[in-house]
Amino acid sequence: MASLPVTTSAAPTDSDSWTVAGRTFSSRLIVGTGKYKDLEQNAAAVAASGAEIVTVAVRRVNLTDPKAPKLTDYIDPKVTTFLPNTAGCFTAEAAIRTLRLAREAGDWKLVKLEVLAEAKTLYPDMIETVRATELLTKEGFEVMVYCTDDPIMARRCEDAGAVAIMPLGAPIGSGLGVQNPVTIRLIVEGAKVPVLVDAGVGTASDAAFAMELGCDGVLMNTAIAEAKDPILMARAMKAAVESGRLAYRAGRMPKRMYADPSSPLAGLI
Ligand SMILES: CC(=O)[C@@H](O)[C@H](O)COP(=O)(O)O
Repeated sequence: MASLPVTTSAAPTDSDSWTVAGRTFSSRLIVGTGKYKDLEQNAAAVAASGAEIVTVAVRRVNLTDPKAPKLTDYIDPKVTTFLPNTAGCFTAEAAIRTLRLAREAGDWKLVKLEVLAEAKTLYPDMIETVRATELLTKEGFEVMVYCTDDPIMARRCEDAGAVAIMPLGAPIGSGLGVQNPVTIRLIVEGAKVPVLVDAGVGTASDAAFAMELGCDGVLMNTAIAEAKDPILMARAMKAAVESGRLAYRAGRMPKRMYADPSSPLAGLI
């Protein structure tokens, strides 16, 4: 009797890490630390997400009251990279002041810059953002930059010294998902530094889609923190980012205008 071909379901193991400013990470998901019920839930969501980097809004950090709970009591900065961000800053000067404070408080050099233009859209003010990127880079910061989904502005940020480009998928906190896949792909194609979709992710398929466009990673906060079950959503996001990345690396099939039989008859015996 002819023996059957041997099949195996064992998944190949491979390392698919990414590097920003000389630091290498395996997880391509970065999560925020706002909007959670409490710090305990926040820490549990971070653990479930597998994230190795968390963003911390410097303006919200408790630096003065030693009795109040601190994020570092729940998430160990020796294990997880803290990425101070300038959430709530509307000018380059305010952002620079905030990050200097972060450097004094925690010796943080790798930072996330966001300079917002207005409260309604929370869109970045790109003129102030590029100016702040240049000044902060000159001061020795390694700046990951929140920016519009505009390939020209993304290039300006990179020219100003950004170590990562982080175009918005949709307005912060909107959960609308990636609105401009064409421009995100153009940013990915043109960038020499990592590109991460930042803001606007609403659910797992949004994160997978961003990764399928070729992004190096995704940064999110609200989609996990405001889910009915944040821990379960954190797990979903981890899986989505990983599978989106695998699909990108695998290379999707071409889209066709017409049907193509899945079981071709030619060559059958
Ligand atoms: C956490 C952080 O850095 C936010 O400023 C970020 O832009 C997240 O946006 P979402 O809450 O829409 O995920």
